[in-house]
Amino acid sequence: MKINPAVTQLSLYDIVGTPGVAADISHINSKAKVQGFAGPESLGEALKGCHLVIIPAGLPRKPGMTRDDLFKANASIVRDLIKACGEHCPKAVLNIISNPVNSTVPIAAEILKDMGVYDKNKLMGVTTLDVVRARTFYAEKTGAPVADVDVPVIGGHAGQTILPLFSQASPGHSMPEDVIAALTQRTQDGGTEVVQAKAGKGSATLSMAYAGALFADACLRGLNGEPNVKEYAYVQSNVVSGLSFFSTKVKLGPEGIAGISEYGTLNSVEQKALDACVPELKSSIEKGVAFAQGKV
Ligand SMILES: NC(=O)C1=CN([C@@H]2O[C@H](COP(=O)(O)OP(=O)(O)OC[C@H]3O[C@@H](n4cnc5c(N)ncnc54)[C@H](O)[C@@H]3O)[C@@H](O)[C@H]2O)C=CC1
Ligand SMILES: O=C([O-])CC(=O)C(=O)O
Repeated sequence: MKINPAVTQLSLYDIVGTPGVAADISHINSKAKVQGFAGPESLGEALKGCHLVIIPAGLPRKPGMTRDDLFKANASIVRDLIKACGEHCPKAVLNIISNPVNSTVPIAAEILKDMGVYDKNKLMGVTTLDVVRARTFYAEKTGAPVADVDVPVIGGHAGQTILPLFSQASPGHSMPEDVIAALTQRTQDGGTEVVQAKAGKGSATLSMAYAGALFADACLRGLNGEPNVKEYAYVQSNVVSGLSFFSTKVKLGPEGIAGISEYGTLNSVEQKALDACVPELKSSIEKGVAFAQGKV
């Protein structure tokens, strides 16, 4: 299997240049071959025959910016890379990391539809870092070992659209509402916290490398036919009425997404938060679609 992990110099390094991560990937699939590319002229060659392409290309935020502020710069970068994927590896599983994920994934879908090669089961926005953060902060607060912790995170990948469901966390732990609110806020602001700390020198590159590797690893295990591989991802979905893309737990199989889970029972605070983020998600999706259709 040929993997083109991700596709930009720095980020490619961060994701697969990390020795542990590269070793993990080859352990999971002994036939896996890491394939980078040096520049746009070699992109087609690098993509040919790929089963998995991870796209983190694009500008990171600077302090004071929202992820949506990256739309102007990153929408066309993602559009062009997706066109190349549609041309050179139309059957590959595509992992989109570039922000704003809430819009770049719909952009990718429209571009692939226009090329006649869209497969909704092969396109995924990477929200794993939100899950990693929610798990870490919950473990810190409860004292549970982080490896044993599971916290669902649904919605999208920006501010209030990131919805950690601490009511469904395991191991279960009863916490006062203000503590849960603080954990939720910290999860939603995790990216901003790093952007501010890096003070203009980029965003959460290393933790994204970790999260990106976790998600890529899950995709590869699914492609290899391992049963019951499940991760959260922002995908075409009809789990929430009126939203064509949404993140819930998805099952990853030999053909990409093999199933999409519902999000279970929400408590009243979580339901309110979900209702509140629907308009933002809807508008981010529409913005991406309009861009891809050349309307903005
Ligand atoms: N989905 C998520 O959870 C996360 C998403 N991100 C997003 O990932 C993107 C990259 O962030 P970082 O790695 O921190 O930034 P970075 O600046 O470290 O790396 C970006 C890379 O993109 C490359 N690049 C720029 N334009 C390109 C093009 N047209 N074609 C190919 N490569 C191109 C640059 O050369 C650079 O190597 C940003 O949009 C950021 O917001 C970052 C962290 C988490
Ligand atoms: O916050 C950012 O700009 C990068 C990102 O998406 C994250 O770290 O979750």
